[in-house]
Amino acid sequence: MMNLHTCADEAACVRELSTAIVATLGGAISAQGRAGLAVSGGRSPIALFKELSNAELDWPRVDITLVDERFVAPSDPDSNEGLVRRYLLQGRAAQARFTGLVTDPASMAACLEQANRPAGQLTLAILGMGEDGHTASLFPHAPELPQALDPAQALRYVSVTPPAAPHQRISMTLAALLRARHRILYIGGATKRAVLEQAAPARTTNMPVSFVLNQPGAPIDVYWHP
Ligand SMILES: O=C1O[C@H](COP(=O)(O)O)[C@@H](O)[C@H](O)[C@H]1O
Repeated sequence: MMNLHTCADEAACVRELSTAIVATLGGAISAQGRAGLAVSGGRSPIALFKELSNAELDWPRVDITLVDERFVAPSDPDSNEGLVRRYLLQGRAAQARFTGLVTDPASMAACLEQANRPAGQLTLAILGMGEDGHTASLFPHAPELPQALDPAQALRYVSVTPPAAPHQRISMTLAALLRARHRILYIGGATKRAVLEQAAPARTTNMPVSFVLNQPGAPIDVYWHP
């Protein structure tokens, strides 16, 4: 179920989110010794990454990975890993341990094998959303969507072919997102708010984000700014 936080503007959302994220990760570090954070790419999280990179946190005890990735080399301008390296893994957060998803740009199979190796429970997944209703790289009408949305899916990551967006993708599966201890969806603008309103009432494969918004046992905090 979703818990909506409406912020006055992007700066207010970034401040509120940064405080909440630091508290969540800090709590996991106190309880378990380490915290696991999976972040999204795209344009939306840049200001948040900048703010977080300077936050006071025991960053050497934080394991950061990606919710999804475009199948391009990390040096490619479209790489989510590149974005995270430029904006999040800076300042204090440069001490975090980062694991990317494109570990072999020549082989999707090798990347998936690496990405699906056993790992501890994720503390927090920070999701974004496209105006087409995708989240992570769970794109509407992608041929792999049934396996990616299968609630019994044991894999954490699968390959996804977006019908109308560039690059083959590697995406966290719905089952893995729901196994994370906490989920946040961070979006901005009137168009995405309208998509959220459409997706919130019921699950539909036309808007895969609806599957993370409608899970009674796995609540999600949605942060939105105009
Ligand atoms: O392709 C992607 O898009 C979504 C949304 O991106 P934005 O630029 O509209 O914020 C993002 O959450 C995802 O990680 C990315 O791969």
